[in-house]
Formats: sequence, C-alpha cells, structure tokens
Amino acid sequence: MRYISTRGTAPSLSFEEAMLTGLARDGGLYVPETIPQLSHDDIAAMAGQSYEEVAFTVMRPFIGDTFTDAEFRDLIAKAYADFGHDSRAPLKELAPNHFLLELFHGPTLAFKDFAMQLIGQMFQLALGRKGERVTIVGATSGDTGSAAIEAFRGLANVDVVILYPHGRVSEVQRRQMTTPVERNVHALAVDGDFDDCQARLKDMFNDFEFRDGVKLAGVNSINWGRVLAQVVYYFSSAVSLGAPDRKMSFTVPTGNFGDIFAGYIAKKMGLPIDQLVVATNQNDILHRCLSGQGYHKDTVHPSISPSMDIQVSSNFERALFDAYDRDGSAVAQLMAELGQGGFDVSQGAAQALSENYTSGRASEEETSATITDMLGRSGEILCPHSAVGVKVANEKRDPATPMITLATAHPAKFPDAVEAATGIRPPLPPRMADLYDRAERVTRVANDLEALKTQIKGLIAQ
Ligand SMILES: Cc1ncc(COP(=O)(O)O)c(C=O)c1O
Ligand SMILES: N[C@@H](CCOP(=O)(O)O)C(=O)O
Repeated sequence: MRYISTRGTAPSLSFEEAMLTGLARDGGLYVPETIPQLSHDDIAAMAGQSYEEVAFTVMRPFIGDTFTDAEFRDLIAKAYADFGHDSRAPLKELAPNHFLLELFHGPTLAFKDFAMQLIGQMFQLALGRKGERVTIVGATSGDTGSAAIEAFRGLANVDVVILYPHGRVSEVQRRQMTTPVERNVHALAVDGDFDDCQARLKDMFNDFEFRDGVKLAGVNSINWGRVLAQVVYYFSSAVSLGAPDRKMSFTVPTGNFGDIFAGYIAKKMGLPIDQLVVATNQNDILHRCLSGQGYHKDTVHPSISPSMDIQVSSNFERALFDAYDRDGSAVAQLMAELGQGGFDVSQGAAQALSENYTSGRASEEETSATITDMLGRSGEILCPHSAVGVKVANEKRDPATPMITLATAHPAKFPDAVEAATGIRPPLPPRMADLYDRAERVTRVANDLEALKTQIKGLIAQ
C-alpha cells in the first residue's frame, strides 16, 4: 500500500513514512493510492466481534508491512484498554431508527481519543525501532490538543507542542492541555483563531529548514493514521444495527472534515452507507460549499461548539482530490485560490461531492434548543457539537433508514453551554474530578511564525 499526495508532486510513501511525515512536502495531504475493499462476508463476520477485532480487520489492509499482525493487534489492544466503556463506542437509541454513537468514553472525553491513543502507540513502536526522536506540533480548537497531550505525555522519542487559540477553547479543554506535568508536552496559547493555528502549523511543515531541523511530525488529521483509526467505528456501529444487510446513514458534526471523511472511506471500502451528512455550526463554509455556493472564507465566529469553529477545513482537500478525479494539479490550484479567499467548485466536482455528502447547519439558538429538547425527549444530555449533529440529522433523516449521529464529545467538556440549555452542570468523570485544582503551565504567543518557531525550539531544547 502506497500513499500519494493530494497535490500530486510529493513522492509516494509507505504507511510508516506517511504516518511519521505529516504534511506532504508539496503542501498536500497523503491518501492511499487505492482503497482496500471488504466483501459482504468480511463485513458480516464482524457481527458480535469486539471493537478491537473490528479495528484490526478494517485497518490491517492499510498498514502494509509497518507492523506485524501480532504487533498491530497488541497496539490496538493497548490503545483502547483505558476506555471507560466495554464496547468502546456504544450506541443509544434516541428515537425510532435514530441512534447516537457515543465516542466520548476515551481518556479525554472526545472522539479524538480513538485515533490518538492508537497513534501514540504506533509512533512509540516505530520511532523506538528506528532510534529516532521527533517533534510533534499540533493545532487544536480544543480536543485534538488534549487527546494528543494525553496520548504522548511521558513517552520516549517525542516532544509535543500544541497550539490552541487563546480564549477560544473551553476551560476543561484548556486545563486538559495545560495541567499535565510531563516535560515532553507543552501548550502554547496563540493570539488568533484555530485557522491561524492550523495555518502556522502548515507554514512550519512548508519551512523545510525548520521542519528537518526539529524533525517535525504531525498528529492532526493531516496524518492519515488519524483518519484511518476513525473509519473503524463506522463499521462497528453499522454492523451492530444490521449492516451489511441494511443500509445506514450517518450524521457527523464537522469542522476539519476528518471524521466525515473517515465515513466516506468506510463507504468506499464497501460499507453500505446511504447518506453521509455534514453538520456544521454557524461557521458553515462546508454547508455553503456543499449547497453549491463555492468555498469562500468568512471570519470565524466563536460559538458554543468551539471545536468546530473552523473556516479552512483541512481534510476537505482530500474530498476535493477525489471529486476532481485525483488531479493533484487541480487541487493545488484550488488551494492557491483559497489562499486568496476562496474558490468555486467545477460542475463535475460538485456533482461528485453531492453523490457522497449532504449537509446542514445549526445556529447557536438551534443548538441550544436541541440540547434542551433532547434532555426532555430522551433523557440524553448532549454536548453542543453532538447537538449540532442531532439537529441536522433530524432534518435530513429518512425514517426508514437507521440514522447514526456521532456524539463527538462528553457534555462535561462544555458545562457552560450545557448548563445554559438544561440547568444541569454535567460533572467530570471521577478520574479527572480534580482537573480544576491542578496547576496550569502554558505560554502565550503571538500569531507569528518566527515567534512560534523560536518558542518551539526553546521548549524542545529544555
Ligand atoms: C467535539 C468535536 N466535534 C466535532 C469535531 C469536528 O470533527 P472534524 O474536525 O473531524 O470534522 C471536532 C473537532 O475536530 C470536535 O472536537
Ligand atoms: N476540532 C479539532 C480541530 C483539529 O482537527 P484535526 O482533526 O485535524 O486534528 C480540535 O479539536 O482540535
């Protein structure tokens, strides 16, 4: 299995190389050259299997000879051992044929743990074997950063520096990043929004002197391994509701397009998916684009679902690559236009996108009203991101087809929004009950590439 860049000019890489490389050297994102197929029987055989067994079957064809089967099984087992639910990703019925896929039972209470815990294990084994040390720099709107710090804290062979937008993440998210005491993990509060953090991260990857000097690696969904690990729960949830003999639909609260793209990969692998619904908050550039209005940047408006406050949605580039028949030069041209503010999508590509995705948005009021309403109807307390998903799913779903809405974070990560909607302040689980008492360690930095590079070099030299 080889991985190729969405911009067409970087060399193709193995799984291990793509995982450790992060952004392709032509600025693109790595994708598999071909998508492995699972047959009807392969998928049917997943019924009754553990999450870990399904994970092995789904991911094995993508990893080539990076790990032996025994090593890979062991990495998967370690990755999910600390999850707070036996089935890892349980389903709850919200209404007839509408299910919530709870992806928040990992150590940082968000879906990011599914991929990040595994990536932590994979990096450790791959780097240990090579005797190499890397510097992981990540950009976060709140959840990727906390999941990365949790997965890598105290591990040999890695320093982790997370850039988050100052004042734009929830207090729980911030404390999850700023309170770990291990000296190989660091949080930087950047004076900007998430798009600024992600843009500076990509600038660092495109600055080859810095990149090679610090041995830069990435664990944002730039990294194919992140997307891959998220494909698994589409299979596990669909199979538990009767796939492959029944079609399912999924609604995915979306920002950087990694999670919904994982659903698209599941579909390409053979999982019978009817609708893949992109649910956005008021930062609705993806919904506007998928509704035929082109991809034109606006300012980022802070919302009660802050992890989705994104305008430059990194993985949409992967979707465009397929929609433009894998023409890297066309994608490079679109990304150049995005640098100037935006682009229009060709008719053929718009048609291809509409065959795979549909979309909707939730305003702030609608998100809050959905949290209130779902507590009354089903007794379920939703986080605001999951509420965006449920609101859009209710609009889009066909009552005859099971709809699975991804619950991407635990409500306790966003207690203010949840309390405002329900009057209930959801408590943190016991294992992090002292989060508010722990000392914080964070450095505030300007949204400036040189200032960030200097900070990062200083931190990893300590
Ligand atoms: C809680 C939560 N929900 C949804 C999303 C959106 O996911 P994606 O960026 O993969 O589209 C994020 C951020 O990634 C998140 O942290
Ligand atoms: N919502 C994310 C944004 C970064 O997304 P990623 O999937 O590319 O890591 C976050 O919580 O940081």
